[in-house]
Amino acid sequence: MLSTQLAGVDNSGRQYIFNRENNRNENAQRSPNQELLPLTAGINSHDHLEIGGCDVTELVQQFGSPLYILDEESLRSACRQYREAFQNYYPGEFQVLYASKAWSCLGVCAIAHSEGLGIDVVSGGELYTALQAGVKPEVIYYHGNNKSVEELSLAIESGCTIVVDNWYELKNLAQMGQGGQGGQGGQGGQGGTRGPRDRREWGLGGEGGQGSDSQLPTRIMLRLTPGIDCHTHDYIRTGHLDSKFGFDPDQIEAVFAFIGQQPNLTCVGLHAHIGSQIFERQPHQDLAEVMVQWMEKAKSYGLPVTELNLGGGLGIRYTESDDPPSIDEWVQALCQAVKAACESQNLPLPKLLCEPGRSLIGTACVTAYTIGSSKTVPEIRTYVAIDGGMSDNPRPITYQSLYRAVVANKMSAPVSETVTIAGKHCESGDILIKEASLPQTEPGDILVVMGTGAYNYSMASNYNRLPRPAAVVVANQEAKMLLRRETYQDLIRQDCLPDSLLG
Ligand SMILES: Cc1ncc(COP(=O)(O)O)c(C=O)c1O
Ligand SMILES: N[C@@H](CCCC[NH3+])C(=O)O
Repeated sequence: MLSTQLAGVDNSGRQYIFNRENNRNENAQRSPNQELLPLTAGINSHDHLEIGGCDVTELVQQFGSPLYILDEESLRSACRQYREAFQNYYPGEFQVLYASKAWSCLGVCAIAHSEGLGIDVVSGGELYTALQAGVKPEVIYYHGNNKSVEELSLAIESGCTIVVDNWYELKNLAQMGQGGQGGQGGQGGQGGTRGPRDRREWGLGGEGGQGSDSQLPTRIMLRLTPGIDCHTHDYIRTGHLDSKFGFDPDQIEAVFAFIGQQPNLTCVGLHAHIGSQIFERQPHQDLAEVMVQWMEKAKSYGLPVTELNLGGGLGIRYTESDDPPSIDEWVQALCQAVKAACESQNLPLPKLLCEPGRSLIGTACVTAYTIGSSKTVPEIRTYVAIDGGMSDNPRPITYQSLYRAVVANKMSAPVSETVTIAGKHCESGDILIKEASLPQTEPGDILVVMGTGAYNYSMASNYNRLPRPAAVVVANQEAKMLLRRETYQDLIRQDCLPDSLLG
């Protein structure tokens, strides 16, 4: 098994990849978000990378390439660490949600739910996935800045909590009443639902919802834009004032007053999310203080607010220089800030929620690719091409994100070159890693890119008509299919070819 080392090259020039220097205490709990590789990563007697006891090169032989490999233990451990930290630091009720936008599929939702997590969804599709995975609607929270009437209607019927983002949505919900009727801007501008056939498809039955009691008002929370800044990429900051999400501070009191008049809505709490891949703790501590003040104000309008959701955002280690706090440290900071703010306002502790995505699943997964062609531009660089790219990992081209990689079939080979890992798309910017330090590579080698669990599969596309790769979940030397590889038939499944187009 691997010891705890940093990424890079060791004294003997070998690939030298693993994990956090200050985790040298064998008994210390390793926080998955601080590791480069999944917790169960190791090197086996063939000098191959193994994860969950499975040889990565054998997984590629069996399931094909590229392949997402999810380590069940890392995901479960991250879920448990969140819950244990709340148990240790928060004397009130709490609920951890998995932000399924990071990777929404049946298997991942089912694992998170089985560890006691609820699910944050942001579209009808994510809601459908969570429900189909068996997640109880009581622990599903539905976000989004432009939910359609059709989506709202299905959400009401499912019985989940709706996190209301803006006036348009609030007024639609107020009009919709029970059973999802009414509202502006539904299909064809008519409003209303998609009809009973679709409700049955959702497992909601013909009448009423699986989780909703038609006599009860719809449970909502309000998303506020707290005006708190944090240091992360501009595209993934959401809590600053110039954000498309949430009610601005100057609207909030009018919103509270409006909700107080709506018999079919009950506002159970407030929500804010300030951004993603954050390494500082202070912004969330400031957020806690601001939000507790808004809780007090909501109560003064007679709203029965008892829940406070402070979003997600804890960062992960993509490269050796990333240094995020552990899950335990982050939760502790959050809980202490909420407790202190409540004490100073003389408020009872709210039910505290958070909704991490990346820090639960990001480092639990790697992507294995097969190396193919290469090209050396003298005195400039060597491109080494793999059989995937921006379609299975759009983060480098979208956010200039950095990744690290190893060659899974040559784990102890000396690092001898710095190359540029290129994808196979018809796009010059399709570069996964600009400078990768690797041993000598050759066609057929298996390149493993680390930290691909979050916002990879969920943001994957079929650009250039590449089928999406398969994903497996590994544990105890066994690999199980999580997502089947798309086929060429899948690629044309939605295509229509009207007769008139045929010559
Ligand atoms: C509303 C909301 N909640 C939760 C998350 C999850 O964030 P992260 O994956 O950084 O934990 C996001 C993404 O930024 C989000 O927009
Ligand atoms: N997709 C972003 C994170 C956005 C989170 C959702 N608000 C990323 O890959 O880093």
